[in-house]
Amino acid sequence: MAAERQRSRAIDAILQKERDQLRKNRDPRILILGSGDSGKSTFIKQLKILHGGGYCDDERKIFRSLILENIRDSILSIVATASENGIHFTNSETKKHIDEIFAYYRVGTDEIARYKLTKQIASTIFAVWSDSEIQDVFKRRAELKASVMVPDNAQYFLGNVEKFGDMQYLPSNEDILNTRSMTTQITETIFEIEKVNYHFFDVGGQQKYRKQWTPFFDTVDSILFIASIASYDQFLTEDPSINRMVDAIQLFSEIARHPLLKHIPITLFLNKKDLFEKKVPFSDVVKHFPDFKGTAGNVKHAAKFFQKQFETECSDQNKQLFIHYTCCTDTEAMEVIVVTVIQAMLKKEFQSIGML
Ligand SMILES: Nc1nc2c(ncn2[C@@H]2O[C@H](COP(=O)(O)OP(=O)(O)OP(=O)(O)O)[C@@H](O)[C@H]2O)c(=O)[nH]1
Ligand SMILES: [Mg+2]
Repeated sequence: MAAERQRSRAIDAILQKERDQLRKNRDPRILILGSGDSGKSTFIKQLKILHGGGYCDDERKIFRSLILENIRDSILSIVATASENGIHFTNSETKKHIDEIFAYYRVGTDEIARYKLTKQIASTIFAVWSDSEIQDVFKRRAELKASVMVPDNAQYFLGNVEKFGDMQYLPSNEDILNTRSMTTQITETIFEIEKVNYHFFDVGGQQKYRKQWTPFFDTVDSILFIASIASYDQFLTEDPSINRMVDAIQLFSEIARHPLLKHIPITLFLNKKDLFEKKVPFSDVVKHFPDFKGTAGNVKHAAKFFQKQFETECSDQNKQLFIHYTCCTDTEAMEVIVVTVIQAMLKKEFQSIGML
């Protein structure tokens, strides 16, 4: 019996040595996981800006059409939310402008919205966005019923809409970071950071794309899990009956406990902290999380509460968990975080096998 145990331990040791050897001979691999719309692809864009040579003019031009789509989706979703909730606008100019916007997006529909935004329609959209009743709809969007959710980048693009009316305008880094386009396929991007080539895998976070993730678990060195902390009052695009934060915590739990990821460290970004700080004062946490005992409107209490929820799901003492509050659209803040994260999440792992 003892001999058998000894043999089994010896085999384990050989296998571990082989795995370590394999790691030693290849670049580190980081899998970026999390629910849809949490900021995974935005983090990759940020890495491209910080460590991948940035965006050339041709690439910037390509983002223009996506921005125009995001503008259209933003304004139409807010107007639709108002209409679904029986909210009528008192300002007759606003009513006229909304009719103009509908007419604009109706003619030739997508073609126009995708490739053109006239100066005139841009200022009409801006006028509607500036209306105090529209602003009120936007602020109360979480409590109003809506068949189409107002996107998180609505404030950014509608507040800046007039500059996109100029066809010559080339999108800035900030514009690019604020665009939204759902990921459907896993993509691998390599960035050289402090002389090491890191392979980042960006996945689609919506439910139907999650089955693509598992084949990558075998060979990954570290997990970066991104959750939107601002999502506590939102529902999944793919299933409006599920609260986004509940989904993120459950998903995190599955990842933290997954047998194939047993010794894999996790870095957790509690992302969109800028939106979180703005919404907590008027979107009550307790309405969506009845267990919340903190003071209503207190950002720190709310942040602590959500952080605890994630920590509880990763209670294994042998598992490393690093948590950061982030704003993935903020290049300056992310520059510091990227280096900290890279060093912390891979140092221990690779130190033990003599790679760093
Ligand atoms: N204000 C703000 N917006 C953010 C932040 N991080 C991401 N966003 C925006 O949130 C939206 C969704 O981000 P993505 O990076 O596309 O989300 P994703 O996790 O890749 O989503 P899927 O591809 O569907 O899994 C985009 O419009 C981003 O600009 C943040 O920290 N603050
Ligand atoms: Mg994505």
